[in-house]
Amino acid sequence: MMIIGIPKEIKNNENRVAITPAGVVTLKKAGHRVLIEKDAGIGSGFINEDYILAGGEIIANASEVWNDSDMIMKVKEPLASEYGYFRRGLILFTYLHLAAEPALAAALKEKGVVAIAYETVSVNRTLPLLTPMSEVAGRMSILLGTQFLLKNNGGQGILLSGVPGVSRGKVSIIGGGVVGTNAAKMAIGLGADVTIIDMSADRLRQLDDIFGTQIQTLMSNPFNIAKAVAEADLLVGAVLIPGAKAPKLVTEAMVKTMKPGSVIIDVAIDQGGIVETIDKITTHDHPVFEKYGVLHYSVANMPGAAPRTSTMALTNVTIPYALQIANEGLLRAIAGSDALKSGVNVANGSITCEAVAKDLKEEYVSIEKALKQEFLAN
Ligand SMILES: NC(=O)C1=CN([C@@H]2O[C@H](COP(=O)(O)OP(=O)(O)OC[C@H]3O[C@@H](n4cnc5c(N)ncnc54)[C@H](O)[C@@H]3O)[C@@H](O)[C@H]2O)C=CC1
Ligand SMILES: CC(=O)C(=O)O
Repeated sequence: MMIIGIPKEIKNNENRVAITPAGVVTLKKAGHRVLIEKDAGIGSGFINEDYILAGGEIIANASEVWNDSDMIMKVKEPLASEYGYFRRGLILFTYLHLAAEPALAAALKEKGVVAIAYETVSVNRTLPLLTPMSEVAGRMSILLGTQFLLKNNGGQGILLSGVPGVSRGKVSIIGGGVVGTNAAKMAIGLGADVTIIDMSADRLRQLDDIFGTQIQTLMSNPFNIAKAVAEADLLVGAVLIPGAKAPKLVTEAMVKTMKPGSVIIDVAIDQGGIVETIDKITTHDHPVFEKYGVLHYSVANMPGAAPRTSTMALTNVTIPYALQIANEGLLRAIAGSDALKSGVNVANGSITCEAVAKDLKEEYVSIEKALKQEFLAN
């Protein structure tokens, strides 16, 4: 039996929660206990009674949830005020984005937490625990961009769809994975003129097969990026190198060529972002800032603004992994699952994800080596 704790999210305007009542039923049926911080689900439309009916236990404060649980499931990375709850052997299962969070990586190492990052769990070169949130954020990027392009929101005052007799707006998407594809779907739906840039020729072929002549595909290189940025009314950053810091593909000089009142939505900001002029993460309270006449949006928890949809989409994919860890115990679950193994970013004081270690300029230690004593004991 494992005790699984669900603290309330404390990041700005983060209304998602790491479990639904349906998830509680699944874990309870397998014999585990689920501790849920009071009101943790309210933002996603789940009240305390929903969790109690599902078999969960409502706990009055965060410290009890953290201290009494074997595994903590969260949505966003712990904030500094939560580092004090870390302890040796605690399993933390959440989004972490450690390449952009060195202080968090240091705290996890120092305290000996085993931290499994949703965003690096990989299956056949896909990222199943990132995909649903990328679907949400990709779709949101166009909805938000459309809003910020309106004059009263500081934009140039255009409709991406145009109207009969007036040009459509131009959307340039850099990165044609899940975020990029979902952004393209929405932008095409609105009738915008859409370009997608990716570095993978195979991916560009797939996009061409999916969207045909509804989009323009371009190979990623500085020349094509500069052109697409200069032409864009709405630019979407959607690049990912799993685990690693995002490359700064859009330079300051490129941003200066954009029309005043154009909009950049850098979805990749959670991995540091791809736009040189974005030097800070923004929040849902104050999502945009202006630089060189261009509105920059850099919220790192975009799906937090669509919590009901996002919580259900996220927990659909996380609960089976949580169940595996709870049923088999951490070591057997990791040993038997390449997916979970790829998710472990920190264990026993070492960084166990190669891309994270490289970006943090830290030593990479394989998970087998980091947990050697424990593996041998089992
Ligand atoms: N801000 C937020 O709230 C959210 C952010 N994200 C982030 O969005 C980013 C994208 O995620 P996904 O679409 O799921 O990743 P993905 O792996 O599906 O797609 C990334 C794409 O980037 C391409 N790429 C890599 N290097 C490139 C380069 N130099 N030039 C052009 N393309 C390049 C890859 O070929 C791939 O097609 C990630 O950082 C993810 O964490 C996802 C959800 C929410
Ligand atoms: C992917 C991520 O960090 C989020 O959904 O907030």
